[in-house]
Amino acid sequence: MRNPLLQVENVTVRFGGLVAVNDFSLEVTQGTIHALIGPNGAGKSTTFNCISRFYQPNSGRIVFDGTDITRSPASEMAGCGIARSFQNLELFNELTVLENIMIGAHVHCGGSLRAWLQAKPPAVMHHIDEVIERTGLAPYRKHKARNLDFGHQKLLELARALAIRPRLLLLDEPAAGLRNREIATLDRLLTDLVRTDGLTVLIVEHVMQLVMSISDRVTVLNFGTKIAEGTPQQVRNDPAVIEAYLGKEAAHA
Ligand SMILES: Nc1ncnc2c1ncn2[C@@H]1O[C@H](COP(=O)(O)OP(=O)(O)OP(=O)(O)O)[C@@H](O)[C@H]1O
Repeated sequence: MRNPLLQVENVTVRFGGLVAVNDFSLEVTQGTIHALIGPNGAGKSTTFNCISRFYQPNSGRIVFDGTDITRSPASEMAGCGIARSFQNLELFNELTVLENIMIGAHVHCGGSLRAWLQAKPPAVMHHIDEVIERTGLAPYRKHKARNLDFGHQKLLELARALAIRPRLLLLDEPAAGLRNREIATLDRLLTDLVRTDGLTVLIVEHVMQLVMSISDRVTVLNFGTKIAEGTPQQVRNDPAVIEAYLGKEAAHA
């Protein structure tokens, strides 16, 4: 049994009177793809925001590779080896594909961003070239982010996260708005990154076709509470999950 790379322990998040995440625990095993799913408003993004340290949980702990990061600032996450993509694209629209990815990689290099963009250190550029190649962005290297179609913008968001050489990749709805062909590309890329490079992925996703195909394990949230966990097959057939998505009648049909 491989070690957990990420442990979320009894996390609760309240927004005023609303309990968005309720005593939630999760373990993500190193070198696996773990999906966090659930209906709208279940608390998935809130959990993600706690892990990436944008939100502070009211109680509970978040442990990454044995270190308690519950009080660490979001700005330290990339340095720890945690990268994330956002549900709404957070690209620098006026910069090129290459520049957007270089900004992702800058986190490890310190110094001024301008000097770094001009210096282009060979070792880092080699890694960036590899990321560009693997994500299929090579033909768009010099294109401004705003001129890419939506599918390539999503890939650029992923490429920028990969540029920091993360150990844990947090993906918030990477397949949202993608066409079937683009989802198949994403499926192959993520599977390859995990199987070949040993990356660990925690993915929030509504596109079940992708979740069921790539995930080693799936955790289901509803109203901030974990209602099921297991292999894609186990979760797909779980009456509590069917009820959460489709209602009581469907679960007992
Ligand atoms: N900053 C916030 N302030 C107040 N309430 C919030 C905030 N963020 C989320 N919520 C509420 O917390 C609950 C969980 O929201 P969250 O965005 O985590 O759900 P989700 O599972 O990611 O949903 P979706 O799939 O629609 O993105 C919802 O009821 C939401 O309205």
